[in-house]
Amino acid sequence: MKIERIELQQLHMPLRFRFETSFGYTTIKELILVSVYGEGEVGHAESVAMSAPYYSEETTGTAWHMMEKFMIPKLFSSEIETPEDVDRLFAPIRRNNMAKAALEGAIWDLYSKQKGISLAKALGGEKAVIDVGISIGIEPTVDQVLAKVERHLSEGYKKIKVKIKPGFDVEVIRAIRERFGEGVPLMADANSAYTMEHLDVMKELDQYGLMMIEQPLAHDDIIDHAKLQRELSTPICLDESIHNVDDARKAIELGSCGIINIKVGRVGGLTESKRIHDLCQAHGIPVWCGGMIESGVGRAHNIAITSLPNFTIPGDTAASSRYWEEDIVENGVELMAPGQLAVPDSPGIGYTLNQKAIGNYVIRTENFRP
Ligand SMILES: O=C(O)CCC(=O)C1=CC=C[C@@H](O)[C@@H]1C(=O)O
Ligand SMILES: [Mg+2]
Repeated sequence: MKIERIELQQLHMPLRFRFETSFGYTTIKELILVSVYGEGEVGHAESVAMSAPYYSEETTGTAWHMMEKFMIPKLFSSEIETPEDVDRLFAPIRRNNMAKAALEGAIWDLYSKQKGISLAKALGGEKAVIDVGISIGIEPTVDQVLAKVERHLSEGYKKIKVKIKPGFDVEVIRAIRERFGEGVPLMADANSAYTMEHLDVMKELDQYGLMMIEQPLAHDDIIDHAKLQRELSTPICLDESIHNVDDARKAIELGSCGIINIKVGRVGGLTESKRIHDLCQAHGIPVWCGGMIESGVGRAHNIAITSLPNFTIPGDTAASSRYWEEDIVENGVELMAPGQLAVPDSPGIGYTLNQKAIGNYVIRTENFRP
């Protein structure tokens, strides 16, 4: 694969609503749109790093710096035959996974287009349709969470994730169960807001038949999560703690979790996502695709990876129109049926960029050539 040009565009996309988690809130999503040009085709992906280092250590600024100063020069000075070569090329660079994933994902899209196959097929996925869920942030009141749950259940979403934090947890979960019953596929995401001191709260949550409790403890822990998992019947799902397939192997060996949330950006790309998927499949650990409030480009990548067979739990890949007045892909990523998205079978990610929308959001563009 001959790479002729790489374009980085920093976009600021205003959200339709304020999205709050235990570590803060977002009203404007920053992202870096990466476009890799070669042999008449162009591949696209996005860096999901956020504007501040509160989900992980990466930010838009660190991702741009790492791509510009280290990763793009490596790509221009190396032979890339397949996207897996990118994963090997970037291995000596420590962490900075979201920057790696953005370039690697764009090259996966470019590769798929050059081969004339969908990204899903290039990854080995066979699903034509995926079930999806939705992630609801922390709201000022429980009633406001209930109103969002009601709306999104009416849209058919197959999993309802609510954010929790100390002081906003048992009450909101109990209210959802009382209002909507035991049948709602419900989970809670704590984003590392708790410690083992909160064991009583975790045991209370354990009585509500949750599908999982996501990342209750420290963002870089698998030891205490194993101790907590032994105390709960509800599966723990790890998100922030899992940066690569070795973390996943160790967490499975220790019994730290029963489910893993795969985020392509967090683990450094689609190749590593496949490795984690395959490892979890071999150990009977179901996975699902987490979200990072992506534009339609990132959503398209999430749809493609979710087409793999062990993605058996609906992911956080909700429709574009939930987040954006205008997405940066034509027509946005929209439900084809209640709680379901189609897996594109056209070459690559299967979505065309909306250049007018990009022009409205872009605040910085740079092109790099060998
Ligand atoms: O993209 C979506 O709709 C899901 C967003 C979401 O739940 C998250 C995004 C980024 C960090 C966290 O706040 C949270 C998560 O941990 O999954
Ligand atoms: Mg999470």
